Amino acid sequence: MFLNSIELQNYRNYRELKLATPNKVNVFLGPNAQGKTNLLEAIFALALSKSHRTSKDKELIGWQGDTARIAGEVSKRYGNVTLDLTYSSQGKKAKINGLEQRKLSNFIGSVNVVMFAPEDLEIVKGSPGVRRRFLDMEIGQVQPGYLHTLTQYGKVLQQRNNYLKTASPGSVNNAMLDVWNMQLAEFGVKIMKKRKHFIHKLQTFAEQIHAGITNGTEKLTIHYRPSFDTDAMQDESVLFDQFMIKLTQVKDQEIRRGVTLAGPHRDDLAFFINGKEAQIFGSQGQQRTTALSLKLAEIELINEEIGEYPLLLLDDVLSELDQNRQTQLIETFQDKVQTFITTTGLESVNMAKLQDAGIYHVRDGSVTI
Ligand SMILES: Nc1ncnc2c1ncn2[C@@H]1O[C@H](COP(=O)(O)OP(=O)(O)OP(=O)(O)O)[C@@H](O)[C@H]1O
Repeated sequence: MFLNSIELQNYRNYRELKLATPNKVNVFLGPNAQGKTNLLEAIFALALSKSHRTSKDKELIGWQGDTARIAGEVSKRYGNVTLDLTYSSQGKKAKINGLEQRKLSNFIGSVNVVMFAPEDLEIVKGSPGVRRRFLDMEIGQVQPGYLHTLTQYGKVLQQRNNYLKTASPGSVNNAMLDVWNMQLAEFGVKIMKKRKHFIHKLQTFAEQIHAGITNGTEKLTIHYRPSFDTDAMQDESVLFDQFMIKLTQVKDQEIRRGVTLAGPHRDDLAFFINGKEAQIFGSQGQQRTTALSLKLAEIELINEEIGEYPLLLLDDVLSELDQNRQTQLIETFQDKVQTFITTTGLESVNMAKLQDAGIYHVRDGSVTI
């Protein structure tokens, strides 16, 4: 897919922007704090209806007004589509080809993106929550139904946790807890199965890409670590039963601690390089390469799932990669995906390798070619 143009109104530090993006590679160049990342964030939001760096939509609204708007025209396999997203204190409104979408899930994924930013190193180095967010964002893009299940799971989890906080060992309403357990397991099983499936596919691509970047010296493997031991991923009813059994096992502990201890909200995944866990034993360079391999794998995975390559958003990352890895990155995306790069200086970008590049100067919320 290809983003032909983007339009912003009162979005972050952009009062009004209309930008044609006819090139395969688009480099946004400028000093710090001018609005380069804000531009990538807006493209990201057009794909997922939310920012990659904040969960608070109101932060996206420019200080000069009370509504922010992002619009874009995207060429896809079957034709052009216009997307329009408005944020206000009342929430967000999304339109596809001028038609307002009652469900945001119809809008999400109309354009697909893969973002690679310095903080992605945290997917390897950081806490399980970062990895779960990574999984959820990526699966949600290709399967919007997943996000709906996740929301339903979150609601049950919250109610269950609220109840556990007030319950004491002598005063447990078992009938009520059973109802929540069943709902938690019903949605939880769906989430776990989707995660398992996604990780399996990601592994296939990431292993190949990682081997390419490291000249075959490193084998990357990705392991799903659910919150309870199970090998019953294929059979939903067996997995459901195991989930229910686990909840029974941890019941007393949950009542004591006032929190739900089993379920996908406590899942994790682990990355191994040549059999050694990258989070613990990997060097900074190996961890960075792992994060890069994951992102490049996502590009292939999205193509496989939806039959079209996503847009690639590279936020200030080229300067962090050595020549070898930069070349690998550029060669991987160049022919396949339209790319948007932010940088503070062209010297950090291997321009000689880039074909069909448009360079845009970003200054204080305005863009010139
Ligand atoms: N809601 C908002 N309304 C107006 N301006 C905002 C809003 N949110 C952030 N900004 C401004 O946007 C600017 C930051 O833009 P951005 O994060 O895109 O920087 P950048 O050009 O990517 O810089 P760097 O190279 O440091 O990453 C800051 O000047 C900040 O004050």
